[in-house]
Amino acid sequence: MTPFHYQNDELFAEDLPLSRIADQFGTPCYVYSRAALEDNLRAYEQALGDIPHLTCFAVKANSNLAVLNILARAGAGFDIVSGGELARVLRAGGQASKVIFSGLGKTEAEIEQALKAGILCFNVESEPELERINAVAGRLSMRAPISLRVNPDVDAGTHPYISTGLKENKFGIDIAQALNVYKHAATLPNIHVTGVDCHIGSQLTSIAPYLDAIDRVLMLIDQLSEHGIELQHFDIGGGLGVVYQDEQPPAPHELIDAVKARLADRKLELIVEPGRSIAANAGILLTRVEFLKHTDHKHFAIVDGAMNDLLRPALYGAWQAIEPVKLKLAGQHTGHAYDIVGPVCESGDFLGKDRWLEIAPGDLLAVRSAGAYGFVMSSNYNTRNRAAEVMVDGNQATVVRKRETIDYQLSLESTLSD
Ligand SMILES: Cc1ncc(COP(=O)(O)O)c(C=O)c1O
Ligand SMILES: N[C@@H](CCCC[NH3+])C(=O)O
Repeated sequence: MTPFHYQNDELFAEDLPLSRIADQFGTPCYVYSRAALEDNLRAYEQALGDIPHLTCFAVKANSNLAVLNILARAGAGFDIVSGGELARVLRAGGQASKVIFSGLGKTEAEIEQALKAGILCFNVESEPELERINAVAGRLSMRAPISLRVNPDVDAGTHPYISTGLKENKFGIDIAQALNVYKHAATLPNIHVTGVDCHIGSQLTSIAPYLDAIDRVLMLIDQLSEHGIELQHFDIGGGLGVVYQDEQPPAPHELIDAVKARLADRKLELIVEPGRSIAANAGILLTRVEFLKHTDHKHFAIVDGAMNDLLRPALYGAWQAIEPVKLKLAGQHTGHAYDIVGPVCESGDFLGKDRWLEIAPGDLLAVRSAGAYGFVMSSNYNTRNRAAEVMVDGNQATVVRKRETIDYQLSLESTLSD
């Protein structure tokens, strides 16, 4: 059974009607399914199964402590991009020895924090960063395990804002320079070269760009070997797409099988960093219709969720399905093609456009596929309190992040005394 499904014309999260969750916890509110998170992680674990591997969930996709805790208990490692994310992983019960630190602007404080925690590896994105990691490790009399994130210059065929593996992107070290950087890294006293990393973009819907990138990195691995630099792991990044509308992304096992075939009998641990494909379809944003507004040109459904809660439609023009929580009897309300908009004072504040719905004020809507890059990208724009997050496990619902309050928001601010 899919985690969010209709029973008797009403949308459920696992065994709970979403209307009950809305009544209990209010709207807007994110609702996640524990079973879906576990199933999605298991899809990677089973595909990787018989080879040395680690599935590092990309924390940026959903960093709620309960989400991280569920994944840690199911055996996941974590891909982090900040000291804050490291703190979350450790608070959630994740093991530092299964943490990969990505990102291109690591501060000295973050590097020190990660070294002291004992993370598995730093994915290094530039030569100055390599020098900085060497210096911080030297001060602590430690050796930092590193891999270089190489930029293989392949087109991931995704939205330009979330493509990362082209040479004009800011990410990674140009693959043409990687050999020299590795040779230099191998001479640094406080660096231990352990692997290579390559993440080419997000919401990828075909395997071909992965294999292009992998072929290029395998050539680099062979060159390194000729220079006496042997790597222990190959981190292929994350990026596997999900179905938002009519995409047909490969399943994790299709990607992993193809990658395994490419790696053949090389003695390399395979690391993956999936975010979206574990969390997106494990969550929805629940919102309530405040008003319907009909003009000569348009039909608007003004809802209590907005771009500050779910930014993807406004930022990328992303399409996410919007469904009524209760299906009405045919003809009960006149149907219209609505723009689903929030109360924020921006014309770009929409969750969906031109959606055929038969709705009335007070109805609940579910924005699907909101478990990844949803709450984590939310803000307080217009001094809106950020939404509550609720985890459903069977017929149990637990608030795993309280709805913010105005007092909480104002508590960090002050006025001048004169
Ligand atoms: C370095 C790195 N790893 C992993 C991910 C996770 O990507 P996705 O959520 O597309 O699987 C990202 C984001 O694209 C990333 O930048
Ligand atoms: N935030 C983006 C994905 C960015 C991936 C970050 N590496 C999205 O919602 O699609």
